[in-house]
Amino acid sequence: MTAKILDGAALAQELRAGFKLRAEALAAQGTRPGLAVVLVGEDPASQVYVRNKVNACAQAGFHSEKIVLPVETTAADLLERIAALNADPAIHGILVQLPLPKHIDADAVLEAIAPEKDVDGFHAENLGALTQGKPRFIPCTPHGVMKLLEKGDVSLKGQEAVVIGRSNIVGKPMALLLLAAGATVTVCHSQTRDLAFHTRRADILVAAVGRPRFVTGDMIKPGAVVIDVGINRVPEDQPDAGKLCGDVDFASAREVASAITPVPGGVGPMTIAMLLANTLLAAERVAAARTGAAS
Ligand SMILES: Nc1nc2c(c(=O)[nH]1)N[C@@H](CN(C=O)c1ccc(C(=O)N[C@@H](CCC(=O)O)C(=O)O)cc1)CN2
Repeated sequence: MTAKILDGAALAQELRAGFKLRAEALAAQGTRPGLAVVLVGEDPASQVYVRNKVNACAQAGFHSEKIVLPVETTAADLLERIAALNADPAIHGILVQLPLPKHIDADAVLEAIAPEKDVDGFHAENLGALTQGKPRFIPCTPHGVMKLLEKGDVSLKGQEAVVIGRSNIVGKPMALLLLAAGATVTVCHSQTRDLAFHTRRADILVAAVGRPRFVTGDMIKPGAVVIDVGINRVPEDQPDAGKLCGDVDFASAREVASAITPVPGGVGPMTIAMLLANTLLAAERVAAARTGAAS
């Protein structure tokens, strides 16, 4: 079997074209969606993601502000910046690029973002709402995965879903969304015994481990749908060293799976598309509140 490719780059483009139309309609009523992206330090990958987010905003007709702070920025300085963005009416969404430098408590920073501007969906209030099945903002990467599954006509009700990874950004919200869609969900992590026992039972396998080509074809159930959330560099001792790769060994996995996301071009572009979706939603809510309309 050679798996069908779940093309995130194409779906993201399609969605972004729709967001542009919605943004134009909103701007015509006096509200231009606005996103602030805050980057602390000079991590090269984060610089790429932030640049891509700002470019995506420009293409969709959103206002955006890129705030780049030196690595030695203190938590107090960063919190002051966030307070100013919370109060800025031109900004509907605030995103602090992760990871932050080690001397800054990321949880405290994420909690300082006004929940109604938390377009990452990482604030405890928003993660709590998601847990209760009443999401305000769905975290971008898992949201993008759900859109890819929907586009690929992957049915989830009663299916066995296995998520490898338990981060607040991907693993936990991913598990909640799959659960809400009717899947039976297992979350595996670094302390899971016999990981392959679990992965081989998965009808839908989501890999968010952060280890290059970690999930190999022999760990996958024939016909499973494989979602690769990883973005890694191929290690020096492997073919294509230095290139981007996922957490899944694409070459062996595609021979076993029925559908698979590539890296690059799979989940990554969907993360940025869903950030635009959340920012638009935040702006639409503000506009609706101003005009007294329900949202
Ligand atoms: N505040 C946040 N920080 C981080 C998040 C997040 O959702 N919010 N997620 C990741 C990184 N990330 C977004 O910030 C992200 C990663 C990858 C891509 C992407 O489009 N990848 C491309 C390849 C890009 C490249 O050339 O490197 C692909 O997969 O095709 C977008 C966003 C951690 N931090």
